[in-house]
Amino acid sequence: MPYSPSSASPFNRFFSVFRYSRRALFLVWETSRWMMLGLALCTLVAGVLPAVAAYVGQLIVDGVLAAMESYEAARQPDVWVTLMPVLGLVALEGAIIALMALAQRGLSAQQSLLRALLGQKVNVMILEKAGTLSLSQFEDSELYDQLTRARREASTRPLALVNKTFGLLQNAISLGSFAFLLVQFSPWALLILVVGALPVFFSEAKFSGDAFRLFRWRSPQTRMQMYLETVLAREDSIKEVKLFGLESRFLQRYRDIFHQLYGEDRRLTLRRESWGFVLGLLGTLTFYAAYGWVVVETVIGALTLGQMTMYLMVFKQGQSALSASLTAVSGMYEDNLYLSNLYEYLEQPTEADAGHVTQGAVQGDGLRFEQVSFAYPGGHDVLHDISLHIPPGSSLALVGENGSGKTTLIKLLTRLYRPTRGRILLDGSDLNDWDTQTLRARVGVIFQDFVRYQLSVGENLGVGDIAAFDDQQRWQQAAKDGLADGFIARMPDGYHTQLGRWFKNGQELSGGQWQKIALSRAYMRKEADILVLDEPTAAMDAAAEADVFARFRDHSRDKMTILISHRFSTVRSADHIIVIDQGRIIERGTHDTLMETNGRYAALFRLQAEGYQ
Ligand SMILES: Nc1ncnc2c1ncn2[C@@H]1O[C@H](COP(=O)(O)OP(=O)(O)OP(=O)(O)O)[C@@H](O)[C@H]1O
Repeated sequence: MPYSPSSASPFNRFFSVFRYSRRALFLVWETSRWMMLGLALCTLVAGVLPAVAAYVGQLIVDGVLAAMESYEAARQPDVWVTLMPVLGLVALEGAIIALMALAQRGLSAQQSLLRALLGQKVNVMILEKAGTLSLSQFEDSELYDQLTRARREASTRPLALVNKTFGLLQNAISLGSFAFLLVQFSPWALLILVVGALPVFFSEAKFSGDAFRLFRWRSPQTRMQMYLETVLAREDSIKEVKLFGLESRFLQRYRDIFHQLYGEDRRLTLRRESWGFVLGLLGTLTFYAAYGWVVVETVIGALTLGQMTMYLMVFKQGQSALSASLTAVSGMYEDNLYLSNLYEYLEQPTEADAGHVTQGAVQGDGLRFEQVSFAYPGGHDVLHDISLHIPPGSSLALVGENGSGKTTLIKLLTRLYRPTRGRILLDGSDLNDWDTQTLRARVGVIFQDFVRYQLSVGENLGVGDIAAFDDQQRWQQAAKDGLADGFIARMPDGYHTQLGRWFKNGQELSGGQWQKIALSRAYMRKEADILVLDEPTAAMDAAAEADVFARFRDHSRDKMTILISHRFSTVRSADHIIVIDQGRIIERGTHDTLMETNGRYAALFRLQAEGYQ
């Protein structure tokens, strides 16, 4: 269940602080056992030594007083004999302090190394999880917020939680040892120390909760800010931003969001710090009260000078250890809230990995849609009652106005989404029952918004078949099939030319050239027997387009092909043409039969043909 701080009682809320510490510790343990053990050891050493140092301090002061007395009392004092014990103690104190410094350095060295390792590990976990999410989960803005929040602080929070857990442990050990010394003075002194620090703790815990709720509540605004940053500073959008003169408008929106967020931050920070100051005064007050008390006890002879020094030191350090512990606890509360967000994201249910079918029940049957309807999550139906059949070796063209549902149909066919009603069969078996790997290997798709990877030309082709990612011969063959080999040969480093503008010496391609790259990518998928091209030639010149389709027909003789295009010249040769309007099939047939019917297809065809006359 997601962690909801507001619904818990203050008592439960306090203990829930430790809820994710166990998981954070486990995460660190998995990251590096040795460093975790090293951290534990250094924590222990750094925790015990301050009390030991205070105790040795008392022995030194009392030793000095005793040495002074015996020096004065002796007739012929032997300086060395008198001084040796005290100097020995001073040396011991020096050694303890050196050891404390070593433990502190050890802690900070291991913390900074762990921060790097842990940040990487958590980021990889987040990205691995992202790979298992379905497309509809990605499009869910709440989940996307969770993902953004998780990524933003991935490298710092888990370690911060572990550091604080260890810090708390260290301070608790110190406090335990101080308490041991202090109780011998008076149990009341101990109580005073604790009571003085509590108010600060409660206020810190409350404000940390507020801070997190603020952080969570406003993540859509933060996301808008990130988006504006991207639009204003990325080469792919800057062209339009400049020409439309959008800079100042977008920058203003960016500033407005900042000021709104800053205002909230300022209010919270001021409240947090003022309360912290007022309540912190209570701590100072108790310290000086205890100071006075110890002074009085020393003056009336109940304490030695050494004990007075020790108690004052114990008080001072005890108080700072206590307030450090309490700050750690409230900080842990904040880190825990962050981790609750991380784990909520990591524990998002992923769709059970479909089925295990690797061979269809009716082999060679091809693809069938049976009364398929579909609505995007939270939306209304965008496809209604679609039935169609594509046997192997035949081609289907989808025609329809913008937004009629063509791409959506392809998303269903590739199982990026699942039908809301009806079913899709591949070789007689429900698409949902197919083994994911087998299905992916059988389908080659180029979407209209294909990705322009900022990688080398060859790799941009290689992504089409991950098994042949580095296979240069396959790149060349695919580029030839996709008519990209001509311009690739003219590039400075051929297939090793870096594409895009993000990296040094990157070459930008024209829209049509990119489309040829995408097309070649589809040809990398040698095993695929279902080829889908969603507007593959929109940016190509007429000659290139004609070539592309001639070649496409050669390549796809025994395959199932689906083509989406607004150009009727490319559509007309398909074996079967389907006209979609507002998610419904309104006409179907071959080019000739559809022209005879003289319906929507014929009208649109003539309209386009007239345009060329
Ligand atoms: N991810 C999505 N979430 C919600 N609705 C969507 C999503 N993608 C598309 N739609 C809606 O589904 C409908 C069909 O869109 P689709 O992309 O399938 O159309 P299309 O026929 O491919 O259009 P075009 O010719 O412009 O590419 C549209 O009304 C669109 O608003």
